Amino acid sequence: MMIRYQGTQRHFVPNLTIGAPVIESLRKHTKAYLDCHLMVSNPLDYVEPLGKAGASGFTFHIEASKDNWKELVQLIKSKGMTPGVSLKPGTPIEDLYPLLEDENPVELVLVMTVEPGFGGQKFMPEMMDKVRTLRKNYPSLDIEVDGGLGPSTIDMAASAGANCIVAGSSVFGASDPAQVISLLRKSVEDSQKNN
Ligand SMILES: O=C(CO)[C@H](O)[C@H](O)COP(=O)(O)O
Repeated sequence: MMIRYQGTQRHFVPNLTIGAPVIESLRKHTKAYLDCHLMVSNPLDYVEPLGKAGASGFTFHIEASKDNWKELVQLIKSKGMTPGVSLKPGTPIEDLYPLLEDENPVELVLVMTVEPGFGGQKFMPEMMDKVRTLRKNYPSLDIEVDGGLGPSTIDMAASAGANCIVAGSSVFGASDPAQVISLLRKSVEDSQKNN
């Protein structure tokens, strides 16, 4: 089980949420993997505070980090977090290859299946080509998908090769959230068994 923080300060996306204090509060009560997706234009500024607060994973956007991803990855690792990179629907996966092929590579790719910023949007099935290509080229990479995931879309993502699923509305809007989580998990596990 993973708990997810989404940071959106500094206008990479239009809405604003909260930061390291939330992670710090959560960390006092759980040993869970705290996965942080930084939808910000200045991710470097958040590495130190999130590391101190107890974050487990730190995923930045390639669109905001074209010039300093090497420095970012190094700093994220030095603070004991797992480095991940995310890409918006319009960004080609080729932009990520240098980060995956580097001697100090990112360890997770987050493929956005909606435009980042808001929950409750419609899943974009055409993003599955990115997931398939990544899975083919990087069999052991953690591939995360975010946006519109739920019982009706999970099989598309799982069979394409996604193994980390971000789900908001489908879980929090369900009468039985635990049942939805089990269903999402089962779909991923079944796909992994078949591949
Ligand atoms: O915030 C988001 C995009 O930035 C996500 O889409 C959100 O966290 C997941 O929500 P939902 O499952 O409702 O699409």
